[in-house]
Amino acid sequence: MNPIVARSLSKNYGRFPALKDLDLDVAPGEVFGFLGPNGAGKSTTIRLLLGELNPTAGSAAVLGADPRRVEHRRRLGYLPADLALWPAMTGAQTLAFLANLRGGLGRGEIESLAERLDADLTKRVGELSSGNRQKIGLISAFMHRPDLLILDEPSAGLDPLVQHEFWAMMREAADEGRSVFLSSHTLSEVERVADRVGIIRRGELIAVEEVAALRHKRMRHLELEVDGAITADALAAVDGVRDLVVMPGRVELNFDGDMSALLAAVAAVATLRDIHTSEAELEDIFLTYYRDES
Ligand SMILES: Nc1ncnc2c1ncn2[C@@H]1O[C@H](COP(=O)(O)OP(=O)(O)OP(=O)(O)O)[C@@H](O)[C@H]1O
Repeated sequence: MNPIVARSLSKNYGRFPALKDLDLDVAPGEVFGFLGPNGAGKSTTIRLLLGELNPTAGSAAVLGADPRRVEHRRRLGYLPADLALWPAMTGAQTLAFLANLRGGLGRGEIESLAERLDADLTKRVGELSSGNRQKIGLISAFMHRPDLLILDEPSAGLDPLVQHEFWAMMREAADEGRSVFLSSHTLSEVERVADRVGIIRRGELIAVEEVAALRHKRMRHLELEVDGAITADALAAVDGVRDLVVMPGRVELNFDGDMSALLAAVAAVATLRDIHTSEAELEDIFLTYYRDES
């Protein structure tokens, strides 16, 4: 049974369609990255999956049940984007309280997570920096070893070391057959931890890709130094040329076509002095998706 199943899931706020006809399956043992720019509909989707919002149309099943059913909450770990905790309670008190609500859990679990994330559980939550508060939220999402983790922009404010530990925690959960649904607007994070990535834009899921396949498709970024009158037209006609910038003596572009065709097009109009290639940022690939769809 897939822990997340959505069919034509849709949500309008008044007449504004924030989510349109979402079809989605997240498999057991999978980390699914849900990627999109601000306002794309990520939080709306997550709140539908949690039963906090009712769909305008369509349906979702989370851990095999209607998201509005409370019983399966114990098997779910959730980190909201706007985490609200009780400012006067310490981290330890907060987590003990939340653990009790879920019927209790081994104390060792909280302590080992706190150690991994370098979280201070002795301070009042209201006195913590936002990144340190986020750690408390992450511990509360992971501490009962849920079958499904739903995390809304979880890395906000975490420093790089902690971020790595958190990525490892997600990977371990998945390796144990549990699932993670991770929303993010940074591709580099999703690329590191996710098995598949779904891209959402203006309420529509516009692509779902295996991360490995995305890497395979990855574009090169090229910088060419040339002598001669090179024009954008001469290169734009070559298949696979994107983001072309032509300057006097220099051309920059992203490219996923046949390199010899490109070099022939350059050689036809100019002399190539030097060439520098690097991997295009995955961000660029996604921006390309966004552009192509708009
Ligand atoms: N309660 C609401 N009433 C009206 N419009 C809303 C409401 N909540 C969200 N929206 C709108 O729905 C769209 C999707 O919002 P959502 O919060 O789901 O996006 P998001 O992808 O999570 O964005 P971000 O990355 O900025 O958190 C936005 O245009 C937002 O303005």
